[in-house]
Amino acid sequence: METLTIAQLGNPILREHASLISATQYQEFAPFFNALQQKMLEHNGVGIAAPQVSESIRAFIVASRPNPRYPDAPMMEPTLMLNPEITWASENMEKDWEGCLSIPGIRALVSRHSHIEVRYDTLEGKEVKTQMEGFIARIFQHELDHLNGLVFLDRAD
Ligand SMILES: O=C(CSC(=O)[C@H](Cc1ccccc1)CC(F)(F)F)c1ccccc1
Ligand SMILES: [Zn+2]
Repeated sequence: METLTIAQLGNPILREHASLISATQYQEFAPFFNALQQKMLEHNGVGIAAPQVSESIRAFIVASRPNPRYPDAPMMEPTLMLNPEITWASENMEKDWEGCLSIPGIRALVSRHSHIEVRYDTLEGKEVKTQMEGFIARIFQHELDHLNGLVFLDRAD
């Protein structure tokens, strides 16, 4: 596995609609997903999407943790989400600051749904349905945008 590099804004890969992965491929991608998580941790990210390392597949990692910007953010194990979808989103929106490993040094205020219901598959092929709110919901929406060729600046207020 060559070392992954994070695509920067301007790289067309960030503007692609990423492809679904078939459950038969999940295990094949296991080494890649480990490298993806390492890359995120290396850059102290709270999330990372596969297209950001030029792999245009529908997979990302959410890894909320308390940080200076979000001191009350929940501490969660880095969670790999395959073929993720939002199945319901609140009318209520919240505005807060976001950053992106593909757009270093820039922060912007972005409105996101405050509550969402999501579904995704785990590496083992199990379907997870759950609700998210606050910072975790924000990260999920930020990463899902990456799978649809959007970056947070596209939504900046
Ligand atoms: O570590 C970062 C760098 S930006 C980051 O982690 C992105 C995720 C993110 C940060 C803040 C809000 C929403 C999503 C990761 C990306 F680019 F791969 F999506 C950070 C930024 C704001 C708050 C807490 C941490
Ligand atoms: Zn990002």
